Amino acid sequence: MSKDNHWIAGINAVSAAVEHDAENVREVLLEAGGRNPRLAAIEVEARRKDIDVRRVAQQALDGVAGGLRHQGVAARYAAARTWDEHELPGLVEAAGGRALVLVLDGVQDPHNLGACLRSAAAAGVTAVIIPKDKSVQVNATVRKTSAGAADIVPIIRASNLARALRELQKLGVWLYGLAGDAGDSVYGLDLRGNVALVLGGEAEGLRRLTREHCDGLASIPMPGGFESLNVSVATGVVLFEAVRQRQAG
Ligand SMILES: C[S@@+](CC[C@H](N)C(=O)[O-])C[C@H]1O[C@@H](n2cnc3c(N)ncnc32)[C@H](O)[C@@H]1O
Repeated sequence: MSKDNHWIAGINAVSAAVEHDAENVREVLLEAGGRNPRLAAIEVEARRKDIDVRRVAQQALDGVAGGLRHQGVAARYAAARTWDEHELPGLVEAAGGRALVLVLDGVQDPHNLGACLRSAAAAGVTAVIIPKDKSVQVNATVRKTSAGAADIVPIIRASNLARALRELQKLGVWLYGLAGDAGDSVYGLDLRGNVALVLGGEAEGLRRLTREHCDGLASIPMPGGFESLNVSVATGVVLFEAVRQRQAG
């Protein structure tokens, strides 16, 4: 487990951190003279939780935000805990037979990874697994796009994705790969038990070895006949199909 201080910026990212993880927010910087009511709400909530709040000039925010659109607010944040591969069994076991794991095999675009993490948090996933290489990592843009989810969802960076998939199988997790060319539809899958949903990157899709490790492959039907969905859209569709099934019993 490790923690490191970094700056997060933007209304969604800062308000999610202040709301859900206040103990890791070291200070909040607000643009002097800003009149946005959402900034005022962040200030009220931060002060209520005894977080230091400072009014600063726009240039100071530009400096800490490092190129991100900060919308008049940034926070110094001790990142939520990071997770090691060896913690995967504990996370799966704690889910009591209803683990829902998202595996992203080589997503390159930080906005896509951020959007996937946001959906993953909203769906209440057990963990997200990304490869340590051949994938964008959880950088400031990912954090911002995820609207705070990157600091809430357990994200495991696997040094060897195939090994992590075998580990999941040993733990009794069923692996479904999402591929547009698969014959079976996701709407025919039983997604109620221990399940990992495995999606590929923007250009390459699921890599051959990843595909071979899956217990089954399924597609999201696209009656319009388009080539594929954006990976974050496909992630949202399949995660919330799992949520629907789990809520139905
Ligand atoms: C943009 S797509 C990748 C397209 C890539 N050219 C390919 O050949 O797979 C990114 C990922 O989203 C998922 N995806 C996109 N559309 C899908 C669909 N209709 N059914 C199932 N998965 C889909 C797959 O996991 C895919 O690897």
